[in-house]
Amino acid sequence: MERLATLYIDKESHKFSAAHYTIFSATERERLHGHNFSVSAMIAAPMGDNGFAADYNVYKRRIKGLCDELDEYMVLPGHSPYQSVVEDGDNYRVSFNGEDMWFLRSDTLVLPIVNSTVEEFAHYLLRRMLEESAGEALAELEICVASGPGQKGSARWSAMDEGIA
Ligand SMILES: Nc1nc2c(c(=O)[nH]1)N=C([C@H](O)[C@H](O)COP(=O)(O)OP(=O)(O)OP(=O)(O)O)CN2
Repeated sequence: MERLATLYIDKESHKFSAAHYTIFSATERERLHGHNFSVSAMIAAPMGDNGFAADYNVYKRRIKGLCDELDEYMVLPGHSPYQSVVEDGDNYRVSFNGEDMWFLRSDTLVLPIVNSTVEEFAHYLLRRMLEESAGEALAELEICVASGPGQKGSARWSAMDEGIA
């Protein structure tokens, strides 16, 4: 029977500062504010003959790289059903509930997510990690994103069902 091992990566340096607002409905959203989001991971992989399952330094580098991509940006969901994001010169014009907001494009990331929530960030980062880990012998991968102490969301992939939860 194959032996699996689980690695946990929870580093203080795996974080990104981002501005966002959560959208609750077509008419209700938070005010613009920021968080120091932190990212951790659980990786399950088969044990190798050499006594390790996967080199966690490889995954640490990937997580750090993804955090750096998001660091110090205004993060907008590109797939929200409630707001539109349109390029307008150097800015993005964002329309929500009859109001327009402009954000400098160079300060802003429009991500393929439906809301700027910890769970959507977790799903986005999970997809990116799976892309970067393609072809590797992983059994499970879970990414957890916290917006502060005691509040976090996660997304999990399993090779058993090839599903994302
Ligand atoms: N399911 C989710 N619900 C909420 C999310 C989220 O990402 N997923 N995010 C928010 C807010 O953006 C954010 O968490 C603000 O939280 P808030 O509690 O108002 O402020 P703090 O982070 O400072 O937490 P304190 O408990 O007040 O210290 C809301 N819901």
